[in-house]
Amino acid sequence: MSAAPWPILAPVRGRIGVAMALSGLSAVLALAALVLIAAAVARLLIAGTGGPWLPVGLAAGCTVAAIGLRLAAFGQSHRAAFRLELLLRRRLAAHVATLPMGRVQRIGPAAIAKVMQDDVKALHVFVADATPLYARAVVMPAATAVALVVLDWRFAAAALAVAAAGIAVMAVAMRDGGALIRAYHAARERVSAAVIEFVQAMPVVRTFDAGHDSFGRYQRALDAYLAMLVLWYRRSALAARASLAILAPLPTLAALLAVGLWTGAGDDQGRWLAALLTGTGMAEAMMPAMALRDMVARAGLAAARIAEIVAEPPMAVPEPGPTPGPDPGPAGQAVPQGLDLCFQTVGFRYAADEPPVIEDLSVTIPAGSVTALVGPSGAGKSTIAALLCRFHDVTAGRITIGGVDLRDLPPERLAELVGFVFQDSFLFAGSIADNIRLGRPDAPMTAVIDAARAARADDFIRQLPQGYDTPAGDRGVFLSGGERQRITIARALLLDRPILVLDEPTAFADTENEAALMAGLAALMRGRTVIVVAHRLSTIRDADRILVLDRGRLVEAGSHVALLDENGLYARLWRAHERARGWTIGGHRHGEPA
Ligand SMILES: Nc1ncnc2c1ncn2[C@@H]1O[C@H](COP(=O)(O)OP(=O)(O)OP(=O)(O)O)[C@@H](O)[C@H]1O
Repeated sequence: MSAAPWPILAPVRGRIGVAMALSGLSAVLALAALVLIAAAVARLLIAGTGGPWLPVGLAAGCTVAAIGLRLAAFGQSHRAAFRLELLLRRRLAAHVATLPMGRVQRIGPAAIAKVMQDDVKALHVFVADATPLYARAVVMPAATAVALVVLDWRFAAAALAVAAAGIAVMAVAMRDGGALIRAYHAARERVSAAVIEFVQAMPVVRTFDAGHDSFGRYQRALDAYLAMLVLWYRRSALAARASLAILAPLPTLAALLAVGLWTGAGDDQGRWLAALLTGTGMAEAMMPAMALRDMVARAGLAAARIAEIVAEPPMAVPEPGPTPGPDPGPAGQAVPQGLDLCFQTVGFRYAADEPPVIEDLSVTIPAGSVTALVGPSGAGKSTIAALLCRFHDVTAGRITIGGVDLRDLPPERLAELVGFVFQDSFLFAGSIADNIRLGRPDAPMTAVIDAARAARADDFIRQLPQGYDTPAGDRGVFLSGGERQRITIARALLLDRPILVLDEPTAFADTENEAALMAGLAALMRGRTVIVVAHRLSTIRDADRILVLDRGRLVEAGSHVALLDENGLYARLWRAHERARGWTIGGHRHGEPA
C-alpha cells in the first residue's frame, strides 16, 4: 500500500497550501521577534547604540503577527479538513452506490463503513492538525539556519553540527521505521476488528461458552499488539532517547557558547546574543517533523484504503439515451405484455479463479407466472435471485426481460420493473410509514395503509405505541422477523412492480406469523411474475412451475405433481421435507405417544 496521503488531498490542495504558507510565515516572524529582542538587549548593554524601544516594539508586533498567522493557518487547515471530509464522504457514497451489490457484499458493509467513517476522519485530523505543524517544523529550522549564517557562519556550523548529530542518532532509532509503523497499525487494526467481532458475536458466543473463552481472539490480538510495542521499544528506545537528548535546547546552547568563547565569534556581543536566542531552539524545532512521520504514515494508509474503494469498477450501465426497454406499464396494471424473463445459456462464477456456481442455465419464465427455485443447499438458488437484481452480472450468456438484456437496461428502469423481498428484511431509521414508503416517498397515507392491510401488517402496526409513526430501525421498536417481513411486503406492494423476486420470504416466520405472512405474500404475488426461492417446499407447491437446481445446473422442471411423478431429486427433497415436518424435538413424530 502506498503511504503517501498527498494525492487524495488534491481537492483542497490550495487551502492546505495557504495554511502551510501562513504557518511557515508565522515561524519566520517568531524568529524575527527573537532577533529583535536580541537587538534590544544589545542596545541596553552596549552604550551609544540607541534606545531599545524600537526593536522591542517591532518584536512585539512580530509576535502578535506570528500568533495571528498561526491561528489563521489552523483556521484554513480546519476548513480544508471539513471540506475534504465532506467531499470524500460524498464521493465514496456516490461511488459505492454505483458498485454491483454483490461486490459491496463481498467487500463487506463493515469494511466500507470503516473506510467512510474512520479513514476519512483520519485524513481530517491529518489535514486539520498536521499540515500547519509540518510547515512550521520545516520552515523554522531552515529560517534559523539562514539567520545564523547571516549572523556568523561559525554559529551556524555549530548549531547545524548538533542538529546533524541528533538526526543521525534519530535515524538509527527509526531504522525499519516504515515497516514497524505498518506492523504497529496492522496490530492495532486487528485489535479493533477483534473487539467488533467480539461485540457482534456476543449473543452466539455467550450461548456456547458463557463468555469464558469469548475473549480468546480479542485477547490474542491484544497480546500481539503488546508484543509489537515491546519489539518497537526494544529496537528504538535507547537511540530515540539519545536523539531527543541531543535535539533538546541545552546541547545547542552549549555549542553556541563554546563557539562564541573559543573562536572569537562572540566578540560582537549583540550578534552572539542573537545567535544564542535564535539558534538554541533550532534542533528542537525539527522534532515535530519526526513525530509527524507517524501521522503521515497513518494518513497514507487511510488514503490508500479510500483509493482502493474508489478504484472498484462501477457496474456497467448503458449509455444515456432512448432505451428499447420494456414498458413497466401503468401502475396497478396486472402484468404488462411481453415481460417474459429469459435465461439464455447463463453461467456465473463469483471470481475468475473460482469454479462456476451457475452453468448453462436456459429457461423462460412467462409473464404472470409463479416460478419456484428449489434445490439442495449451495445449488445456486440465491445466486440466481441476485443475478436477476443485477447484484452481479452473468459471466456467460444473458438474462433478458421482454427481450432486452438486463445490462442494457438503465438501473432505474430495472428498479421500475423488478421488486425484491429478501429473507433479511432491513428497516431504516425512520417511522414505520416511512419504511413502507421507501421508493415512493410521496405515496399518500391512504396508499400506505392499504398496502399494510394487504400485507396483513395493519393490525400489529396500529397496536404499536405511535402506530404508523412509531420509529423503526436498530434504535426503533422491536419487531419479530415475521412482522418485519410483512412491512417489507407492504413496501413491495406499494411499489407495485410487475416482476417480483422473493428470496426465502418465509425464512423468519414463526407459526403464529406464518399464516399472516402467507396471506400477505399471496396478495403481493397476485397478477405478477414471481420468482421465489424457498426452502420450505410446502410454501411453493402451488407454483406454476418449479425449477430444481443441483450444483448450479437445472436438473428438473415442472409442477409439484409432475415432479413427484418423476421421482427424481424434487421427489427426494419433498419426502425429506415431509419427514422433517413430522418430527418434533425429542424425536417423536406428530401423533405418536411421547
Ligand atoms: N458472495 C459469494 N462469494 C463466493 N461464493 C459464493 C458467494 N455466495 C454464494 N457463493 C457460493 O455459490 C454457491 C451457490 O450459493 P447460493 O447461496 O446461491 O446457494 P443456495 O442454493 O441459495 O443455497 P442455500 O439454500 O444454502 O441458501 C455456493 O457454493 C456458495 O458457497
